[in-house]
Amino acid sequence: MSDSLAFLGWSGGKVLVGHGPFLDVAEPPSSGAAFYRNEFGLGDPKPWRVPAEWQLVEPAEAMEALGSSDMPLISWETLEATLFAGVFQEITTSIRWGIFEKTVPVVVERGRMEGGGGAAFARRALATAPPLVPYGFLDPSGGFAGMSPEHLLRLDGRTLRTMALAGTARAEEREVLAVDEKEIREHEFVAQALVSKLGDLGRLERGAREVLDLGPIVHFHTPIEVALDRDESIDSLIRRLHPTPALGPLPRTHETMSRLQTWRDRLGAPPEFGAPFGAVVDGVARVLVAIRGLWWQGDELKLPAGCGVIEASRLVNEWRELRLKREAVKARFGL
Ligand SMILES: C=C(O[C@@H]1C=C(C(=O)O)C=C[C@H]1O)C(=O)O
Repeated sequence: MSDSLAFLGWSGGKVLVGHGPFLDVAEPPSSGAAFYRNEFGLGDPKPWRVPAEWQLVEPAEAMEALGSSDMPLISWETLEATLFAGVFQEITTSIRWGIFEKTVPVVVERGRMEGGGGAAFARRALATAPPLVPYGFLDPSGGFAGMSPEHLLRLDGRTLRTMALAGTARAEEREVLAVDEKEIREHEFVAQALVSKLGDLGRLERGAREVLDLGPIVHFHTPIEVALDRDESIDSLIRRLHPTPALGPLPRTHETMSRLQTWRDRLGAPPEFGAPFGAVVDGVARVLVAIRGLWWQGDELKLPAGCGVIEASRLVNEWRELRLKREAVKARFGL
């Protein structure tokens, strides 16, 4: 056994826990369990990680197995708006030139930890309740852990489920979100992109747009389900869907992806932030979008957050939305 560990909230209130060492492979196994971990650009040729041991357990049991280390003390650095303002300006220019309709820059708040955090963060993540789903990957040098509200996909046989999750407000602004044209437009970019990416795979049903409550923060949510005409591989579905315009550019081309990657790198986004993170158990797959989490390496901590930018977006509002998302993550981790 090694000290590496992965976990993912599963169906029936269980959590899938995998213990390393992990064997990295290109294809998911047809039986048993494997985790899917990749970077935002999906550049890893072997994204499936087969654990030496795995269990589907109650979250409390998984938390207990992580021990009882204290939460670390964190000194956060002040986040400067200058770098983001520069990127925002470049994005609005690109939108005006017609290169993008929408893209999603990522801002990173940094901190320094006193007293290692990995296991304590993972325990916190596991304490979450639906619709948030706990996820994480830890080894002795670093890792990430979070509670994501967003599924990239769930695949069981020929039933594919996904969602558009975009458009954000504070809980107190729930009523005004429901009629906010800019937020509706931002959401519809995502929902319609999903419908057009999946429409040729089978019979697609788009549910109604509704407001999803996540405590201090609310989002527009549209469920989408496809009865697939034929068996589809999980990897090809991930590639078809990721990144949706909730995290990626619209239109999604080699050029728009590489521009987004440059902005993400400049602002210091961790490679797996916003990437698919998931698992397969006996052929059933659940893949999240890795957001609302903490990333650490040694004593360095990162808290990334992204925001959808469209023509109608304004810098101050986006900056406020990024703070809202980070504060929600801090609150969930008790930081
Ligand atoms: C990028 C994030 O969230 C995504 C972006 C959203 C938006 O722009 O409204 C909403 C939910 C997520 O799809 C994040 O939490 O960092």
